Amino acid sequence: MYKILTLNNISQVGLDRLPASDYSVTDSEATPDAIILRSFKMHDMEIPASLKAVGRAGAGVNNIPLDKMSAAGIPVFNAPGANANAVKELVVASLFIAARNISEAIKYTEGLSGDDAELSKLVEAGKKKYAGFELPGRTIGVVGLGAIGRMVANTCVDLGMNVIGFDPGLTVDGAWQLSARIGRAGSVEEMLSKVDFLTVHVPLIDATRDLINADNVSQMKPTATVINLARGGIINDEAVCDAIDAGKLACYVTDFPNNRTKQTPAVLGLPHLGASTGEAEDNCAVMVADQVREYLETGNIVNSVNFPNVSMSRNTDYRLVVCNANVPNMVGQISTILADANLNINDMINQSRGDVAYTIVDVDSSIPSSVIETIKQLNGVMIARVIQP
Ligand SMILES: NC(=O)c1ccc[n+]([C@@H]2O[C@H](COP(=O)([O-])OP(=O)(O)OC[C@H]3O[C@@H](n4cnc5c(N)ncnc54)[C@H](O)[C@@H]3O)[C@@H](O)[C@H]2O)c1
Ligand SMILES: O=C(O)[C@H](O)COP(=O)(O)O
Repeated sequence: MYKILTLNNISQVGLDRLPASDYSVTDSEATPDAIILRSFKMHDMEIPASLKAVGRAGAGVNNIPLDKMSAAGIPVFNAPGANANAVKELVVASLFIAARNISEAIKYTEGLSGDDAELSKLVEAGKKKYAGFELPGRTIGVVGLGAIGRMVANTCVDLGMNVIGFDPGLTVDGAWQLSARIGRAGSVEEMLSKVDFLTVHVPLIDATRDLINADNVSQMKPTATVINLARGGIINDEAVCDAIDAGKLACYVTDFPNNRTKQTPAVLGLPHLGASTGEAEDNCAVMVADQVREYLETGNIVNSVNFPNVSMSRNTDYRLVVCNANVPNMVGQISTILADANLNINDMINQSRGDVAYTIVDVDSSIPSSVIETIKQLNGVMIARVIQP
């Protein structure tokens, strides 16, 4: 029986992928084989010695101590693209809300009182304050052209907007999925003076912290809107709010409000709603539950953010997986231990990513526990385990 600890509410549609005959899933498991979570912050958590895998039912993994997990030989999985449409739709909603002053206009009508004739008069009298603009012909800068950024950029093209994208890590596959009408910027700064909207879709890492800051926000048009449905910290909130207060920026839509953003009326704060649709929650939970199950039951790694992706179809009933430091002669030493135990290798795969290397070996006969113990003693080995058929 595999034990799964959930640290957030996870869609039941996803958890149903873990059959009750083989999996116990609770929110209070002391010795879990795997953790499935959403935005729970794991940084201060004591990592159980039993833990073999972490599944993030979503995209961002800045809530998980990846270095600590890699050092312990624990792969972290996420759900690339599974909530991208939900975020894209909220970005598109944000464009309309900002362009048509919808939030302020709703507040205005909510504050009206009187009989119907008086209300009608006030409606007509007030509307000129909320006149907005249309999107065709306006320019949007999209920072980060991954799963979400690409969808946002293509949809904005369909809305008739001019789109400029920036992503130094854009993949060839990613580029193929982008409309040919999207312009390319060489830096964030290059797009700032041109855009009516700037939207960010990058992970929160050192390179993306304070991407918009006190130094570069002044290059933006005073009529421009910044949208941050990615992570708090990517936009320097102080700088953006100061710019709005000084009349140098029009609006800021953020999924990560704080006490500074709450002080500025032109900030539209959302309670981290980007991925909060039933569809996205189901998609993310299904994807990570499948990946965690695949890892626990076969040792195969799909969509890990800290381990290489490694899959080998099973050739025998006797499978061993090893995670070790990515240094020379590890495979040689593992093979020698297997040979010394008279275990014939039927098939084998070894891949590395950064400091981590991962090996799957199928052998022709049963693997004694003493062999696993000997492999675990090798310098640099983090985990070695037999995967039962
Ligand atoms: N608000 C929400 O609920 C919500 C939902 C989903 C994702 N997110 C956030 O959005 C982020 C992006 O999600 P995704 O699914 O598109 O991820 P993704 O991995 O598919 O795309 C991220 C892209 O950012 C690019 N990038 C990295 N550093 C960059 C830099 N310095 N400048 C420009 N581009 C850079 C990468 O090359 C990649 O193409 C996530 O990491 C997460 O933090 C938020
Ligand atoms: O990175 C993500 O996928 C989003 O921020 C979603 O977070 P949530 O699962 O806590 O809604």
